[in-house]
Amino acid sequence: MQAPFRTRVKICCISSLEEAQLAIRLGADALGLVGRMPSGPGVVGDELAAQIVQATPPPLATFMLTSETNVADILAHQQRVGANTIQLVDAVPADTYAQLHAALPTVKVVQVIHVIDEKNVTEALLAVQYGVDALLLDSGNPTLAVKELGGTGRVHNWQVSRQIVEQSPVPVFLAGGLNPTNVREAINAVHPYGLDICSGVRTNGQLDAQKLEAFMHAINP
Ligand SMILES: O=C(O)c1ccccc1N[C@@H]1O[C@H](COP(=O)(O)O)[C@@H](O)[C@H]1O
Repeated sequence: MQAPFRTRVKICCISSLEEAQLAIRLGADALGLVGRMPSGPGVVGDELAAQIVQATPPPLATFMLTSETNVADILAHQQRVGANTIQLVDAVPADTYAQLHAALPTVKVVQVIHVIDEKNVTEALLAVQYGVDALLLDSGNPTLAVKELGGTGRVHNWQVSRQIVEQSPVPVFLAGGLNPTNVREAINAVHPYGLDICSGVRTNGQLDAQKLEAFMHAINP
């Protein structure tokens, strides 16, 4: 997909109404709400996530991150939270996207690809073929005994990410270890549609206004 005029920004791991307001004030295009995960620092309860969704004005998107992999569990999670976008952080069976779209026609579905090597290019393009609305490239490791499905604070191989962006007909978000210092290099290397960040704009787990401002400024100097 052609690079956008302006790189979109999703601020993830939102854990309070105050953090949501801060992210919106400083220019977020989307908020990320992390559901129950096997590991990671950003989890927020479903009830609070639902309150944040309700308080989020248009045109912002609300991404519900789910580690569920079967359709009934994903739909149940979406019903509890009400987000307008489902972010699948683990691999799912090929017919999942079609089933989610049939059940929730107005909700968008984003598939996370944990980028390790060139095999992930094929994995990403297959997800597109099966009907995802967007891809999100992160740095987890789903093969570990306790799966890492995101929130690692690590960058991955951006050359592979660039190949995915070049070949994907749907928007691609770049995540994984982004921060105010490396984000400009990341944009130049990968040309993503959007960026997604959690730990790089936080201090002691809290969203940090100064870091977020610096991040936004690095994207739009
Ligand atoms: O943050 C978490 O706890 C988390 C757990 C499981 C899956 C995803 C999670 N967060 C997402 O990970 C990316 C990258 O995080 P970071 O910037 O490297 O810290 C983040 O954007 C969230 O979408």
